[in-house]
Amino acid sequence: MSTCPIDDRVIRPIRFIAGQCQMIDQRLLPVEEVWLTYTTYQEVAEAIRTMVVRGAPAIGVAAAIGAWFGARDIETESSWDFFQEFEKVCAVLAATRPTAVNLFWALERMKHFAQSNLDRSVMELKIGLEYEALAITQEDEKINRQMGQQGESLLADGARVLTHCNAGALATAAYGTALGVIRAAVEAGKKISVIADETRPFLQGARLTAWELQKDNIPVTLICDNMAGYLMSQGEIDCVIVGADRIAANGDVANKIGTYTVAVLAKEHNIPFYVAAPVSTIDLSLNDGTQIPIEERDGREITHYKDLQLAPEGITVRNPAFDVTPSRLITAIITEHGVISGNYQSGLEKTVNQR
Ligand SMILES: CSC[C@@H](O)[C@@H](O)C(=O)COP(=O)(O)O
Repeated sequence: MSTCPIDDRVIRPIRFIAGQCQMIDQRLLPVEEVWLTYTTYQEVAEAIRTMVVRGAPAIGVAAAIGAWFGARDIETESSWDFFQEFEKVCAVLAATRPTAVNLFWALERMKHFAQSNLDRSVMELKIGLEYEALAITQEDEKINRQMGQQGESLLADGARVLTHCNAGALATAAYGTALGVIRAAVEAGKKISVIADETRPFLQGARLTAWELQKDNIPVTLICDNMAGYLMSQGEIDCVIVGADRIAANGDVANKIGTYTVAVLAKEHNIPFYVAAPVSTIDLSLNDGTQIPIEERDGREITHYKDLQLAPEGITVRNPAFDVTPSRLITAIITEHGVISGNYQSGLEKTVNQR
């Protein structure tokens, strides 16, 4: 791993060029903008696990690139042996984070390509996998722009929009999901202002959403997570829009911890609650949100901020990184293929099968 100079004109957190992958270290934003260079699948797995790269679509993109690094380094002449080794590479990448289904979706797509082309030479498989990883990266930006077009009409001119965590360019290849819808509304000429929850404990709202919206000159006001209810009660929030890490077949949505609280508050105040996510986030194999695996992270994220101790030594801590918002609290789910509301089960099935 090494560092390289930054390009701060367009927010694309992952660059896949010349057989290398460069990722902006999201743990250091907004204070430092440091790019790290990766060339092996083990390094990419570590970057996903330690949240150098985070956000559901972005970790799918990173995993696909990591899988290609692994493929590139497999030394065998036999396509079958190659595939056996490639499955082991994908298993290492899959073991990094459990909740965002985009990670598994991207790895399945890479494995599917290899498995359905076992009649080709190992060299051809390696070239094909590089193209597949590149396609996953490029398609993500296109999908987010389509999602923005599908969802922007839900945001009225002058809307004050609350968002939680970071579902922006940094969480994707570019443009973002929830923030992509906001960007599309701004590009359509609307005056939109954003209220960003800071999103304890990893502070994706304070560090990342605030950083990227400020960079794009979209008005943003930062609040602590526990202020959302007060602002809603004062009529200062017109709608909520968030991203998703996994959507079950019945429309239940796993997203960053605290999303469920915001959805309950929005219901109480009759404020529309929207979810923006690509089709790759929909997991029809799970009937409902109770089946979504929820990542528990190190308690140190709560007891400390970097090296600063915030809580008593030895305190018992829970740190679930995601929660599940039941579909009954969701006004609509925005995908690249359209906006779903009402009967999520049939709407999601139709949307997935439209691919
Ligand atoms: C477009 S990203 C949607 C979600 O992935 C995002 O809201 C989120 O929960 C990210 O969690 P993180 O733990 O930062 O990977």
